[in-house]
Amino acid sequence: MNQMVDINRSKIEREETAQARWSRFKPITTGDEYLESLRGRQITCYLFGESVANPVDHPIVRPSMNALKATYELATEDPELATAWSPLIDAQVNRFLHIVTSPNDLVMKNKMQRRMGQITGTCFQRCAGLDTISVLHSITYDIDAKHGTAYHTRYLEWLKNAQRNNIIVGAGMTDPKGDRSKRPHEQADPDMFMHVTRRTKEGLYVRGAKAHMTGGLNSHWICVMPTMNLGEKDKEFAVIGVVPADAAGMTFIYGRQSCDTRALEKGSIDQGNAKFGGQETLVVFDDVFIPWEHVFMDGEYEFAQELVTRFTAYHRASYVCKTGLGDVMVGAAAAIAEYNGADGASHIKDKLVEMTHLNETIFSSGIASSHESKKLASGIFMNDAMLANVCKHNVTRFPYEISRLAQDLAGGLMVTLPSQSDFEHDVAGPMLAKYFKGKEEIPLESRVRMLRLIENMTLGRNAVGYLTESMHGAGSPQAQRIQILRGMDVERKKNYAKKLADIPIAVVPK
Ligand SMILES: Cc1cc2nc3c(=O)[nH]c(=O)nc-3n(C[C@H](O)[C@H](O)[C@H](O)COP(=O)(O)OP(=O)(O)OC[C@H]3O[C@@H](n4cnc5c(N)ncnc54)[C@H](O)[C@@H]3O)c2cc1C
Repeated sequence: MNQMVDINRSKIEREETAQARWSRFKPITTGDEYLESLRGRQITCYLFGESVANPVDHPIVRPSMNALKATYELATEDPELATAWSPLIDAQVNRFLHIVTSPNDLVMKNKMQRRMGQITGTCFQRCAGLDTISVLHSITYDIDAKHGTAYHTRYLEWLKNAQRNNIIVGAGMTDPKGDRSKRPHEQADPDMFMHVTRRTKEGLYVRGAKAHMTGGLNSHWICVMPTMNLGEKDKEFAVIGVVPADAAGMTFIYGRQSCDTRALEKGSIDQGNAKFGGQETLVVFDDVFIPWEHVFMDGEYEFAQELVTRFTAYHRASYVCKTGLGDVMVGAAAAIAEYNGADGASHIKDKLVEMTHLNETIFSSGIASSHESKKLASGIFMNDAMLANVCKHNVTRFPYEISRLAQDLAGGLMVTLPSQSDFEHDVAGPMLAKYFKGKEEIPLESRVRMLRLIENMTLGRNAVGYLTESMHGAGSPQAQRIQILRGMDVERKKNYAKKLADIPIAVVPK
């Protein structure tokens, strides 16, 4: 499959220089320019076993692109929220490409993420890239400090171009991982973890795959980086680099989402949220070339663990975006209760309060981790890791309870509604209009649309973004519990108790 791609693309094209790679981009300002930038790329992508020649106009793909388009539109509509001044290029840049120079930058990022969640009701796919550029700032700086390498300067040069061109960056961290009980070098197939296959004077080649990549196909550039701690025997797996999404040797295989084929049907009602959707892709790298200018780690395996720890500190706090989706869920539950004529009941109000309480609990831990961020040696700020992990851990649980309550308020119709075609049918339509009427003054279509939205977010296509991504994105729940265990400093807390109980202690607590 990939060999076919390689035959079509010459060696020169395959070993494209850093400069040639950037020369294919031009600055993007508007949402429409973003969509335009995705047209005509030489990309191999498979969906339902077929090659997708024009992803931009593909009905299943397009809602996911619309969600990213909205990140450009918000920057125009609300520049205070969605842009920031970049000292790097001395210009205003999209906040999704901004290096955090203060705790306030992180707080504003969280507010923007919540707003984006409210607008799209799904995963808008740009956070993982932002968290990637953030972690690369300090990790490249720290590797250089230890090894005398030049990764940080390379990274800054690349970032200047990224900011000027206002690109989307995909985060390629998660490897397929094969047998979970084995280290990368112990796997029967070394390609289960991305690794370097060859080095030349111009650059290096990587092989492997990155799984579940959010917005992979919608990205302009992809950053590959290690997924877990590595030892000396895993040195060849310790690689960080950035490549354009249309570099030779890459294949995208589109992930299915529940109810995705509803986007192929006539009408918009049954989709629930016809405009916006998420996207995850498996991205296969078949000896993909990365010029040295775009290599930010090569063999410094001892930094892999710290890379993941710092990335997750940013990324786990980024999950406040789900509170924007939670706002939509609270609104949808309140609206459907009103449409059903049940909104006056006290238990309905109480359930809306419970949903809000859970949603704001997620937000409070996330935003607190931004307020509590600390400056690193490279000059960038990083979220408080404990609070970021608590935020993400809340996210693995509370959206499920919020969804349960929304389904409770919706009633069974949200899963038994006939299709839009039946509502439009000459015979069935009038029967459905008669029997599915709720409160007299509410149009039936509004009631059906709201039920479909709740279905979409709790069981359908955007349940990927609201529920399962909340569970596994940025690491499964146990990954946060491990970080919480590492950071909880139980000895210090034991000493607080011992002091009050008048038990002698070795160290006096602060
Ligand atoms: C919607 C979505 C979007 C995502 N977006 C991105 C993205 O943009 N970029 C990216 O890089 N990644 C992304 N991810 C990947 C995400 O980070 C992983 O799904 C997550 O880290 C879990 O890895 P996994 O899916 O391989 O599951 P596994 O690692 O197989 O975990 C499954 C379960 O097994 C447990 N487990 C795994 N290994 C062990 C072990 N050795 N010992 C004990 N228990 C173990 C885990 O704790 C968990 O309970 C995304 C995931 C989702 C669902």
